[in-house]
Formats: sequence, C-alpha cells, structure tokens
Amino acid sequence: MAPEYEASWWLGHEYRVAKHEVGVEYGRWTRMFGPVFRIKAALWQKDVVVISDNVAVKHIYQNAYTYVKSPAFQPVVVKVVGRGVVWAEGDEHKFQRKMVSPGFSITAVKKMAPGVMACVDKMIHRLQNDCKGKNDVFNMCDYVPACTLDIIGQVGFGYDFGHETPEGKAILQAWHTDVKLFSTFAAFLAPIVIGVAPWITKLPIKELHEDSTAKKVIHQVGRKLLQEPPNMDGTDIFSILVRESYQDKKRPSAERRLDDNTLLDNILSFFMAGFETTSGAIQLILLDLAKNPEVQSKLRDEILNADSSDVDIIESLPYLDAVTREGLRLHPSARDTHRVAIHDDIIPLKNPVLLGDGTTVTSIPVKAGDGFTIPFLVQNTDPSVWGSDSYEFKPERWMKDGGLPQGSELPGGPFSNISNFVDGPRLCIGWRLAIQEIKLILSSMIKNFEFRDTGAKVEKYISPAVQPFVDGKAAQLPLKVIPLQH
Ligand code: HEM
Repeated sequence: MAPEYEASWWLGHEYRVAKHEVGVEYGRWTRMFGPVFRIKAALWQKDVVVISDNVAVKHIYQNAYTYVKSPAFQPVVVKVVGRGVVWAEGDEHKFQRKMVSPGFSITAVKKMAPGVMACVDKMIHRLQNDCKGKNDVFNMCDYVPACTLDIIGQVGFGYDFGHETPEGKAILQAWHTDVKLFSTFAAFLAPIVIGVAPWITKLPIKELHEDSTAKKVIHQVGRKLLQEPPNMDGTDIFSILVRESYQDKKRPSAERRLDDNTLLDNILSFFMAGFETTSGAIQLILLDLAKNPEVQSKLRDEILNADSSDVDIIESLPYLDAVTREGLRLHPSARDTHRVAIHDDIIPLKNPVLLGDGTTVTSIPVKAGDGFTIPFLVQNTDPSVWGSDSYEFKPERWMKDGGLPQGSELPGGPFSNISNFVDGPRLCIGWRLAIQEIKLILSSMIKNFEFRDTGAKVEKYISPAVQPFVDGKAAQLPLKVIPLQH
C-alpha cells in the first residue's frame, strides 16, 4: 500500500496522483514497493491496485471481457463518444470491433496517406504565413491539434474540418474549453462522485444529458452524408463502413449490420479518441527535438537527404522511425487505464510480490469488483529494463545493436512493445493511422522549420489526454520557430 500518510482522508491517494505531473507518483511508489501496490481511492471507495507487472497487465488486457471499463462511467462515455466501440463491452464490443476494423486495415490506412499529407501541408503553410520574424514564438497547441482534427475529418469522413471551417472552429473551441475544465478540481471530483453515486447521471440536469459539441457536429454532418448514395470509391473510414453495411444490406446475410446511429457514434469515437491523443504525442516529441538540437538536425539531414514526398519512403526513414518510437515511449497519450473485474479470477505475475504480512505470492487472487490501474509511463520507463537513462530522450537506443531490452521484458502491444496502445481485443484500433500521422507531421515540420526551446517549464498533466502545461495553464507549448528555405 502506498504510504497511508500520503493519502488525503477523503480524496485518498488519487488526488495526489492527479496533482503531480503524469507518472510521477506512480513511478515513485513503484520504486518503493515494486510493480504491484494498492492506493486509497477517493471518497472511501475500495482500494485500487496499481499494476505494471507485464505478465499481469497482459493477462488483464487479453481477458478484456472479464476486466471491463468501470460501468459507473458509461453514461459519461455515452455523452462524450456515444455508443460506439469505445463504449461497448462484451459481445456488443466484439460485434462493433469486427464491423469497424476494415476502416483501419493496413491497406485502408495506406490509402489515407494523401489525405493526411494534404492536411499537413495546410498546417505548414499556415505556420509559414504566421512566421513574421526569425525568432517568433508560437504556441504549438494552436497548430498541431487543428491539424490532427483536420486529418480525422479527412480520413474519417472525407470532410473538411479545417480550423477555418465552422465545424472545425466549433469542435476546436469546445476542445479548448474542455481542456481548461478538465484540469480543475471539479473535473477531478466529478467522475469519482459519479462512480460513487451513478444515479446522479439520471438527474434532470440539462448539462448531464445534452450532447457534446463534437457529437452534435459529427451527427449533423454524418446524417447529411447518409442521405447520399454510398461513395463506392471513397477511402475514408465513413465510406468504407457505409460500403460494408450497404453490401451487407444487399447480401442475404445473417449478420447484424451497424445501424446509422452506431455508425455515427463510431465516427465520433474515432474523432474523440484519435485527434487529441495524436496531437499531444506529436507536440511532446517536438519539445524533445527542440531540447535536443543535435537530434533535430540529424533528423532534418535524414529527411533532406531522402528528398522525397513518397509516403512509403518517409515512413521507412530509420532515424525518423527511432525518434517516433522513443518519443512515444516517453509520451504515452494517457496517464493510465482502469479496469474492473466482473468475476473472480487469478492474475499471474512475472515477478513474485512480497505482501505486507511477509508472505510472497506468484499470482493475485481477484474478487469481482476489484479495480486495477495500469500506469503507462511506468511501464515504458522502468530503469531495471531500460537502464539508468530510461527517462532520457535517446532515439539512438532503437538503432544500435543490443540497445533494446528483450521483448519479454516489455509491456507488448501492436507497436514497439510499448504500452501506449494497450493490447488484446481492445487495443487501439487507430494505432497504424496514429504512427502514419506522427511520422508525416514530424517529417514536414522538421523539414520546413527549426524548433528551439524557449526555456519555459513545460509540464505534462492529464486534461483529459496528456497535455503540455505552462504555469498551470493547459494546452501551452511555446517554441521558437525559424522557417527554413530549401
Ligand atoms: C498517439 C495516438 C494514440 C494513442 C496513444 C492511443 C491510445 C489508445 C489507448 C491507450 C486505447 C485504449 C484505451 C482503454 O481501453 O483504456 C485506445 C483505444 C482506442 N483508440 Fe486510440 N490512441 C491513439 C490514436 C488513435 C487514433 C488516430 C484513432 C482513430 C482514428 C484511435 C481510436 C481508438 C479507438 C476507437 C479505441 C477504442 C478501441 C476499443 O475499445 O476497441 N486512437 N487508444
């Protein structure tokens, strides 16, 4: 158990976790107590087990229908992302996941590359136009999130959600408001109160029932598109999913198809799960590059030498690849994920755990209702696995022989064995698209600009995904931007 004296009498250890930078408290306690320990939950709820033992975490992910997202938050999830794949559990999840997967296949994501590039070019031109002097400082949060939103509009819908369109403006404005709100004490407390008293979500309070701005916009645009015949050549996710269901409608198929509401809720889920996560990771990698000018110029040399706009060539540049892997390792887009067991089970452990009573266990007995929190950054930066420089940004480790730990020492998952996209039946469906976006955005930015650190102390907090903060203000990443002529 994390030290009792560090817990607030009514907020447990949870508020301490939220008040500190992402991963700091989990990391400190893991160093003190090992990869399995308990913390006190807020409002006198059951203790939560914080677990970064890789074998245990894999077990939790692989048994995704035993370890579910907290049912108490479902009404909140519905409000934000609707009843799509992010919300669904059990058989409904299996069904929806199968139906939406064609939208994220290797072939589908490859075909999205020109759309992604068009949005990246728009952002590059915008930043070039805004650069007046040689040493201008820009808040990257005004540029990168607008670009990743634009990308999801393009690849999700084949629709322009650029920052200058009314729809894009409405979603970005709502996002800025939400980011500020999420970092407040009230936002910390609200989900916990809902967890304790789920009936609160049924109270006749307008704000609890009104759809989010993004939900309204996406459904409005989607309904218009659904009136039209399916686009049989469209490479966007919406067209692919409509086509799939359209073909199903014509085929005498026993399989249920996605109804229009579920289809639109899924598109909404891709927006919400895909735009802020990707933009946060890109921004924090840009900060690493600004703080490490020699890495930045090595990367620029590689990009300029390749001298190519061919997406396949850019995506396979070895140093860009190493920068992407290292950047993601250090900057998971979420602080943690939480699961609740719906029936009794036994979780195996990689390393035995010494209990408070002096006994040692090699597995954890689980009772229905037990809660587990998996801290992403702790998993990616374990010094006993990555070495004493585990917190440092060193892309070279991905390139040199023997620079990487054995796969069996790492969390696992679809990309580089790092924790960012989780694993098992609920692993991030958009991970290939995210990697493509990160590489294409970084390569264009580094080719066209030099980024320098301003000396501002940038910190990482959850709001609701990991965000850069300066002086307690959310969505702040000031960087000196110097346009380059080639
Ligand atoms: C760097 C970028 C990204 C990161 C780090 C990331 C991370 C994650 C994580 C950790 C989860 C699991 C959450 C949980 O179960 O607690 C997840 C799920 C999901 N992600 Fe991503 N994501 C990224 C980009 C994207 C993109 C670009 C899309 C789509 C356009 C997307 C769509 C989804 C969806 C739909 C789920 C739910 C999957 C399911 O439950 O079956 N993500 N993502």
